[in-house]
Amino acid sequence: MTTIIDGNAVAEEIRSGLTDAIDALDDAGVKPGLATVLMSDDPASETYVAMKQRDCEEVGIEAFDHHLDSDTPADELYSLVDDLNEDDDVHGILVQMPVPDHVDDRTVLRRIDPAKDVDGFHPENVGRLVAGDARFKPCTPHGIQKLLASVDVETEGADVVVVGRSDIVGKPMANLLIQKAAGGNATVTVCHSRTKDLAAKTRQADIVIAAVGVPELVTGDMLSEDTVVIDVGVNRVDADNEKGYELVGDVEFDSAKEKASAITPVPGGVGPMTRAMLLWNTVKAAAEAEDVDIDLP
Ligand SMILES: Nc1nc(=O)c2c([nH]1)NC[C@@H]1CN(c3ccc(C(=O)N[C@@H](CCC(=O)O)C(=O)O)cc3)C=[N+]21
Repeated sequence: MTTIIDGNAVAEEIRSGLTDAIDALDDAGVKPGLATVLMSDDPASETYVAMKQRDCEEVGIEAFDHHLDSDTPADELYSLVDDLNEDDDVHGILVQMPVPDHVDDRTVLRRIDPAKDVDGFHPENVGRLVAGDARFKPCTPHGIQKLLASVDVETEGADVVVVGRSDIVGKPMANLLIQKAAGGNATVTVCHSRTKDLAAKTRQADIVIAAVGVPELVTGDMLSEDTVVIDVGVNRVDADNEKGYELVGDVEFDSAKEKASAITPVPGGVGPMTRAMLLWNTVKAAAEAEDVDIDLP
């Protein structure tokens, strides 16, 4: 029997655990605040940001929403970030990626106060994570750690293959997994577009984490029996339905399910966890900024 890992259910548990921490903040007169900045008219980005705002409302985080037209001069984005850095009601800042080509994303990420960098993308926070002293774990890798724990999958001593080397998923995921400090203790192989024989690598894995953004790249024949499969892909592919698209992962679900001992679906797997861990980081940021002791789920 293959376990289908229910990301919506685990995310709901995280959110309900967070409400205790948010109550404790409330007792101290603190309401956590998250500012989202969307500089794009891409419908997928708009959907994600809208979902994040709804999540905030549900748990009692104040959402401050900023939408800039995609032709706004870069300086206006930078000065908005400066203002948010100065705003004491804002504990977390998320600039939705990707930003338009005329904006340098590295400049934006460096501009965010590292103490408010709830994505964990600022170089100071990347450095701390690599050094084994993470302040904010990036939301997707952190969510994947929680998903694995929810089904009692141990990473210690496991052979893990991470497919994808992005700054926001592959690299931080691999880093957390090799670390003793972060509870990983796994043997990690990071694969990417120049990997010679991907299937040979994935076939020797106990856990495969697919985060490349290529629809259904990982298929069942590339997996051994009883592999744990985590699918990070959220690819919109054209479909004959009223939306005009459907969401497809980086894993071919039906064939992979036949081999896997546990697998995350798309949608309803990693995506909801990414959003839940954003709330988690925001609550942590608020507690640290306001010097309140809380327990996090
Ligand atoms: N600064 C920044 N931080 C991010 O964390 C960030 C970003 N930029 N840019 C884009 C990616 C993508 N991302 C997703 C989060 C949740 C879902 C999610 O909740 N997906 C739902 C379905 C969503 C739908 O229905 O379209 C699911 O998988 O069940 C998807 C994708 C965060 N990202």
